[in-house]
Amino acid sequence: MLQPRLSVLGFRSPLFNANLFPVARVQYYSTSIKSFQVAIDGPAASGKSTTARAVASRLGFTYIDSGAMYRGLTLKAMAWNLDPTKDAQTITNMASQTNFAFRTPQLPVDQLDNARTAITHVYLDGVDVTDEIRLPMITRAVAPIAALPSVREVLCSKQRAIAEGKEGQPPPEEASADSEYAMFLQEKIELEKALFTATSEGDFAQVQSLKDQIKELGDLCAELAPKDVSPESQVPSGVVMDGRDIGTNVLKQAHLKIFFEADPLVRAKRRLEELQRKQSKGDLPDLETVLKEIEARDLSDRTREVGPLLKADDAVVVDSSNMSLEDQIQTTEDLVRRKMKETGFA
Ligand SMILES: Nc1ncnc2c1ncn2[C@@H]1O[C@H](COP(=O)(O)OP(=O)(O)O)[C@@H](O)[C@H]1O
Ligand SMILES: Nc1ccn([C@H]2C[C@H](O)[C@@H](COP(=O)(O)OP(=O)(O)O)O2)c(=O)n1
Repeated sequence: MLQPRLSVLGFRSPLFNANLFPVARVQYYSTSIKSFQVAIDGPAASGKSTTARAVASRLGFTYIDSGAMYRGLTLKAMAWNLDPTKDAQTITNMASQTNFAFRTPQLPVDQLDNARTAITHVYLDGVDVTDEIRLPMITRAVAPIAALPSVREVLCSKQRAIAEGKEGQPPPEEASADSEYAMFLQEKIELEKALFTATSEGDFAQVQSLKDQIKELGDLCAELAPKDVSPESQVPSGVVMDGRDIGTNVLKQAHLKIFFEADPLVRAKRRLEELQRKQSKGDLPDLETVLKEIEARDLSDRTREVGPLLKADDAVVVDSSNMSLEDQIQTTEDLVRRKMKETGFA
């Protein structure tokens, strides 16, 4: 029996409690595409997520951050002390039973500062894990999990389902949280955050009490969850998904595929500037370290056997080494608008 050494963030949710061990069920979805699909791939810090989010926001499209799903799964696997070299099947089952969802708050995206600082909230089983999945320990641990073929099969299938609006609905926003369901869900999320703290502090009496309360609230939420939402009404008008294998595998039939390139040193400088914006100077790595990390991740992303980082034959290459972020966003938006006209979407 698998005993979680560290239990954090929603592992007692009804979805997660269902069964940890059955063989993963992989669902495939119809290839009739109803919304306009944009696939963006490229190496780390090439500007994928910032550009994809801004363009999606300008066009009223849904933004799907596939890397966040690999990061989220890594968070769960680490919490259960699972080892990708020994526990691939359990991690795969975990992937298939996790509900991944995103919410990108709408901001005036013509303001570049908003494009730079906007965040997409990432939910695992309704729990907001936006900050946790960006922790350095997750960045270091994600590659071996993202390299597991069975995990990729499940997550790629989920990415297609989210693109088609069949999965990935975020929990109700706090502002509109006036239903009983939303109130209980919010309370559960708060308790799960408290569980994360209690677990990391080793307060095991508190951990047990919180787990019991979370289980009760989880059961209540499962009963009260809205069940009559028509999947048809959730099909987005368009989606922008970014990652490493979106054009080559996940959305092979995307209307537009873009591959971002940028010189490794330029990418390292951008990543360092981002870290400077986010954290205090004392904890900052130097440029050489960031560059080495980027090059190591490039190598593992490009050389893994399944779903490697690859340009699709029909992808448009945008090298942003000498482009400002504004130019990169505008170039991408222009490409999307042109392709929408050509394909009769606009
Ligand atoms: N063309 C650009 N010029 C300057 N900064 C950029 C450019 N593209 C991205 N950035 C910045 O570089 C950092 C990494 O970009 P990000 O979108 O997170 O990359 P990725 O999703 O490919 O890892 C972010 O801080 C972003 O604001
Ligand atoms: N479609 C994808 C997306 C990300 N991955 C892997 C590659 C990265 O090591 C991790 C995290 O991806 P993410 O895009 O969040 O990482 P960076 O923003 O580039 O630091 O997941 C993948 O294998 N396939």
